[in-house]
Amino acid sequence: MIKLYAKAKLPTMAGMFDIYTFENDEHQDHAVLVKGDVTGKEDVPLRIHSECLTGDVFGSRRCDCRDQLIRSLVYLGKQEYGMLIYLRQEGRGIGLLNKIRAYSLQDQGYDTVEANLMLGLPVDKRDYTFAVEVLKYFNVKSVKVMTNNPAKMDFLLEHGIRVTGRIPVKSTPTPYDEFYLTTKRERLGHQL
Ligand SMILES: Nc1nc2c(ncn2[C@@H]2O[C@H](COP(=O)(O)OP(=O)(O)OP(=O)(O)O)[C@@H](O)[C@H]2O)c(=O)[nH]1
Repeated sequence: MIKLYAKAKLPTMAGMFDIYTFENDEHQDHAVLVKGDVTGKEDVPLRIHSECLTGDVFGSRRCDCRDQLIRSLVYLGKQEYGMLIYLRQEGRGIGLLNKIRAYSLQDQGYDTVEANLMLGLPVDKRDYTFAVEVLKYFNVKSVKVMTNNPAKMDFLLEHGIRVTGRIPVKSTPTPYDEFYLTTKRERLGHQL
């Protein structure tokens, strides 16, 4: 069971949230944004977002990460309650250094799956255990997951979380991320 470390108000561009950090977070840097009171609630809208420095912070168009992050925040900001769990697992868990190596291969024409494999790295090394612990901490009864990635929903279901729906997080494709989005759909099973 995770333990609360600190909680504070976080006024954002999408309205007022509370930000939580937890003691048992081995990275010490995951963040949980909560809108309203989610304790004991059913059908809690939930975004589990994996860190993408290039997209989330720099606005890179190579991926749809920032678009999804902003859309999720804006959506959650309009709800009575909801959560965004921001996991610091950059590059689908391979880290920034390796992600940029993978980008370099993608610049040569390989897709995002091939690039990871050529580097001897897993295609998706992410772990959502922390998110499961957070949901249990808040005694959330069931969630509606904001994602296009069925693997994320499967993970929650396999770890005892009741998933009552999926909220698609559509982004607007650009010439820069079209190939990436096609690869996500065709090779990673995303429902785009
Ligand atoms: N290794 C690698 N990671 C990437 C690449 N592009 C984006 N990422 C990372 O992918 C993660 C986001 O994963 P996505 O597959 O875009 O989306 P998802 O989280 O699985 O699914 P959604 O819930 O629909 O957003 C972030 O950690 C990004 O840093 C890439 O080309 N290579």
